[in-house]
Amino acid sequence: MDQSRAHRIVVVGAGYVGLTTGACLASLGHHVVCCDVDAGKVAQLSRGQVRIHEPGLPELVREGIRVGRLSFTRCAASVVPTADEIFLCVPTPMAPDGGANLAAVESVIRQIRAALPAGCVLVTKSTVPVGTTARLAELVGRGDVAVVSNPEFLREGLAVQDFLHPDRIVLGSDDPDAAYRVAELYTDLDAPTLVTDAASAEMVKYAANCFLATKLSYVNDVAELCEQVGADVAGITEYLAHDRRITPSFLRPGPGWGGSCLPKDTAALLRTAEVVGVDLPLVRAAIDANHRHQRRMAAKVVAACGGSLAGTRLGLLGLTFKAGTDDLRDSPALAVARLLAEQGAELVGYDPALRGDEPELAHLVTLVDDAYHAAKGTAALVLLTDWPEFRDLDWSRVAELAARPVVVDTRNHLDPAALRRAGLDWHGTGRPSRVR
Ligand SMILES: NC(=O)c1ccc[n+]([C@@H]2O[C@H](COP(=O)([O-])OP(=O)(O)OC[C@H]3O[C@@H](n4cnc5c(N)ncnc54)[C@H](O)[C@@H]3O)[C@@H](O)[C@H]2O)c1
Ligand SMILES: O=c1ccn([C@@H]2O[C@H](COP(=O)(O)OP(=O)(O)O[C@H]3O[C@H](CO)[C@@H](O)[C@H](O)[C@H]3O)[C@@H](O)[C@H]2O)c(=O)[nH]1
Repeated sequence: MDQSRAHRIVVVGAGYVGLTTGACLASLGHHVVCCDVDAGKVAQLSRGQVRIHEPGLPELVREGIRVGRLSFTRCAASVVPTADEIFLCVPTPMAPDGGANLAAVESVIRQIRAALPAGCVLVTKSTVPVGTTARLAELVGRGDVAVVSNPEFLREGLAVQDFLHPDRIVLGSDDPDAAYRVAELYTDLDAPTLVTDAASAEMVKYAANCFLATKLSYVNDVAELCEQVGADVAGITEYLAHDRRITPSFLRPGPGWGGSCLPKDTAALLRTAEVVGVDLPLVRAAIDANHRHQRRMAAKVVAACGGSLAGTRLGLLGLTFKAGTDDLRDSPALAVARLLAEQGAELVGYDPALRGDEPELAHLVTLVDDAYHAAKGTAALVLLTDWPEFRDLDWSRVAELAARPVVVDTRNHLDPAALRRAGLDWHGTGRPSRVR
């Protein structure tokens, strides 16, 4: 990039979104400082050490540091005075009433507002409910500082790819000039850029995540019905995918949807609607169905184990909320694991992205070094996360190690014929057990 077009950017919050935003904007030629309250993380990142599992991100971070366009600090207030744009990428977790907890966003603004230079733009990339960007502008309380909503749509595990090749860029502000200025940051990306008002930009993010969650709950409902009527959900989703209005993505049934976004964003949209007196029965049904499908998967394991889990050992394959990430936040795999543990099962698990010291696993699952250790002496092996390497296991070895020849595949990820050849009973979801 011609350096006269380079902006000076501060990113607050160096997690999945903030670090990706910072490293990618630096790779596009901008000068970026990432700030985080976590001193240990700042120290590691300053040395080029990235602790989250995101393909391509460590390389981008190290290159940004090497060329002098990316640095890290704990103190946002010390670096904002020279910034053109300040991106807020801090967490907005679920509050007790289902809404988004904006404490981190508001605390950052209180901390930096006096140091903001005249003419800078504050950009909300954190997912925030409709109306928040306008409220934050009031909290900033500076006529010379604009606030722009720029929701992020990246998926974990594909963060760098999604940031650099987005389906769309959405910018919303009551100050269109400020929105167009933020759009300049992305001019080298090949994506439709939509400039709108702040409320609409905020709403697009929630509408997208709730649509995806609803689509998944519907597919899992279809899988449940298939089981009862003897139809095969795999063929059905394949034929659905041929319809260009439906699209092939988000049609894979599983143990329910999870992660750091869909659960909290569906709840937050319901809360937003409740506050303004609008009922969203479809979104509520999608959330309820999701919990039902987690319980259905646990019941499937109980049935495959002969009706009781008391005193049984189960092996779990995959614990993260999906393949390609090390994130355990709201993982459906852990939700199913908890239901199994409540019924007396002892749980042993393997996940290629985990080290075993994750607090979420404590008192729930003993992590072992590979899938074969997870299979040893188990009444059933339960696949919960669709890591590609699980497809290539030596199923004869699994059959020898397991106490009973049972595999419950909650994501229809494995080849049933390969398992059957090894003498294993395969139980999928929404599929007859004797599939071709
Ligand atoms: N993870 C995703 O896939 C994704 C995608 C799109 C949007 N979002 C949204 O982006 C936001 C951030 O999500 P994330 O997954 O990157 O979170 P994260 O937990 O991975 O990272 C947040 C970072 O912010 C830091 N932080 C917290 N409070 C701070 C403060 N007061 N000052 C400075 N740093 C602070 C934390 O230490 C952490 O490093 C959320 O609103 C989320 O909904 C997430
Ligand atoms: O066919 C599918 C697709 C997904 N899932 C599950 O759905 C959940 C969410 O998956 P995904 O959407 O890929 O995860 P995230 O990385 O959390 O990304 C979502 O949440 C982000 C945060 O808001 C958004 O930016 C992304 O656009 C949105 O896809 C996971 O449990 C997946 O296993 C399925 O069960 N079947």
